Amino acid sequence: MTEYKIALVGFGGVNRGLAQLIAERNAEWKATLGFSLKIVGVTDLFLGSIVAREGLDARQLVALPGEQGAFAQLPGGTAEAFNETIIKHSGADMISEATFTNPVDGEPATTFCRWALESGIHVVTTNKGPIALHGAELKDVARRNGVAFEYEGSVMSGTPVIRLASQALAGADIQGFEGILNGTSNYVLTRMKDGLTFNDAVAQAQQLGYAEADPTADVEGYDVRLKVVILANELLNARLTVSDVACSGISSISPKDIAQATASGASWKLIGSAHREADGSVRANVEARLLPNEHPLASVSGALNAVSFNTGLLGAVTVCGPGAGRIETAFALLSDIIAIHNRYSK
Ligand SMILES: NC(=O)C1=CN([C@@H]2O[C@H](COP(=O)(O)OP(=O)(O)OC[C@H]3O[C@@H](n4cnc5c(N)ncnc54)[C@H](O)[C@@H]3O)[C@@H](O)[C@H]2O)C=CC1
Ligand SMILES: N[C@@H](CC=O)C(=O)O
Repeated sequence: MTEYKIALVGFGGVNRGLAQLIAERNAEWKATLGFSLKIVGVTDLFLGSIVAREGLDARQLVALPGEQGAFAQLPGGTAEAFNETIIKHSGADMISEATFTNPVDGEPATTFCRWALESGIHVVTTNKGPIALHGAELKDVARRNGVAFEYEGSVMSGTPVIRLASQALAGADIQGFEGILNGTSNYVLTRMKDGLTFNDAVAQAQQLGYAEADPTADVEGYDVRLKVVILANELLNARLTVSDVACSGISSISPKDIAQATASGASWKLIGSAHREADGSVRANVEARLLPNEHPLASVSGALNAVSFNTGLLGAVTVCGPGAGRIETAFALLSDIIAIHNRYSK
């Protein structure tokens, strides 16, 4: 039976969710998945850091108050975030990187991933910045160092779209996709339909753990733009950068627009899409669209997401599931760890 030593980088909603899954399910995983996880270090800019090669109590970590420097309250903990030490020297086999997504340059998360990969440590991450902005480089670093760089949760959180499309649909000739790829904006549009104001709906999405540290990224489409770049580069072999993707969001949609849409049997949705042109190039964009209620994406509501892959062999293949949420996204990290286990333990 394998025991993986894992270090958690960033200890907000998602990595706390992973710690909770470990606290509740590690024993079961031994029997069902053939491995267990031992948390050997945690580091967070706000909370500080802690390292214990013999393993930390996941339940105690989950119960840690969200106060500045809180790790100093635990034996061996400190109020300072010793990111580099935890990543390189905690004895971890893998890191779970879940710091904030920086849509401009992907830092400092990209550096965290590079430190780990160059040290021969696997990386699982839900952070969209490093993949959308530096994915090719990081994959190359991983390959050269014989370790994995996995990021299933970067698109549609726990709903397995990247692996499904790149593995199960390999050979189906994916020509493009369109989807609702942001939980927060979809939640906001849904709640506005129920009569909530835009600001109140955003505040609720923050409380529920769906929103980015700066929710502007959710409502202005920047988060979807990163996801479109990730999917297009992964599945359409494109080499898109964020500047190739025209992008607008939902912040200009008023309660009146929502009411008019409802009255006319339609719904506003923030759609990210990409398709291959006849000349082989890939075009992508992000925009709010008014979908008639008969459209397959129109009924996808709340923090649910859905993406429709347009394939040459099967026609449209649509996947729907959670697009955000702490435990939902922590599950994606688990699925990455399972993929690593299946690849490296044989
Ligand atoms: N919450 C969700 O539903 C989903 C989140 N994601 C992505 O997962 C990542 C984590 O998300 P959440 O846990 O919800 O965010 P969060 O905002 O709750 O937690 C992020 C944590 O990272 C820490 N942090 C920020 N900069 C740091 C640094 N330089 N060094 C160490 N720690 C640092 C913060 O103090 C915070 O505790 C983000 O990149 C997000 O975009 C992806 C899919 C879904
Ligand atoms: N803020 C994002 C989280 C997942 O990527 C969203 O709401 O979809």
